[in-house]
Amino acid sequence: MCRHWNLTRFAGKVVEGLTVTRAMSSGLTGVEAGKRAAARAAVDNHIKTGQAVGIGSGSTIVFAVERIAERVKSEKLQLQCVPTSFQAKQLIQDNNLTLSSLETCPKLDIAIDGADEVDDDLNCIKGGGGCLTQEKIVASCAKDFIIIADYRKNSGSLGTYWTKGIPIEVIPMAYRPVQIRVAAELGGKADLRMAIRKAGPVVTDNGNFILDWVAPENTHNWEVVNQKIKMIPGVLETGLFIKMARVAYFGNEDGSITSRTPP
Ligand SMILES: O=C(CO)[C@H](O)[C@H](O)COP(=O)(O)O
Repeated sequence: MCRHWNLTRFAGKVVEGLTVTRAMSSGLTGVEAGKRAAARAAVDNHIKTGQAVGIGSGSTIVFAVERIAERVKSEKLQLQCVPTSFQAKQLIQDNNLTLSSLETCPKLDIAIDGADEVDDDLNCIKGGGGCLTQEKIVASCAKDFIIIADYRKNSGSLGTYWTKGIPIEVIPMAYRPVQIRVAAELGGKADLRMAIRKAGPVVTDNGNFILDWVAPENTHNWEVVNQKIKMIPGVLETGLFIKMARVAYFGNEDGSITSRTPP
């Protein structure tokens, strides 16, 4: 189901109107305005006092955490926040939110996170920022997994706009055999993600490497593909989030929001 809220309709509800007003008065334009609008709408529509909340990683989640912090202050919300990365942990702490963990809160009410691409069924590619494993664990512990993204991520099928490949987190000593097996069993090419401003590969928060697998163009059954990759020894997790998201909010350049639920 697809809903497109234009500014007028969005401003029709008090909370949503606030979101739009602030998005417009933030001075942000284009993609950044879209990220902010999507993040604020998700927080305003889904966060309630008493919840345990999974906090995603990336640039869009920054706007969500800012909005959560505003609401905690103004509405005295009681929340437990569980991070999906080192970045998310810092965001929670920097915004004076209550930092928790899956040890203390193994069952979450909600998890909010960004995505690199989202298809018609709300299957996602995630891991552009290398945090896919903890993101998937946290999302799997949440009753509702909510995606926030700008309009560039709103796609009919995976691999259309996100052409950097499917991130795969691998145990370092296995990276080469996994590269070879992925290419042999599924085609395409899996490149070791290299660091910028550090010699050598990207090292994840879990001390592992990332392969970015560019799939052959005729790849469609992502659920089967995900299962096949996960069966290769040395693979920790993939950035394919299949049938996990309950709703996705996409912020458009004009500050409006398109929300989608699975068909
Ligand atoms: O999966 C992720 C990190 O591993 C991010 O959520 C994803 O890359 C989207 O990031 P952004 O909000 O910066 O577009």
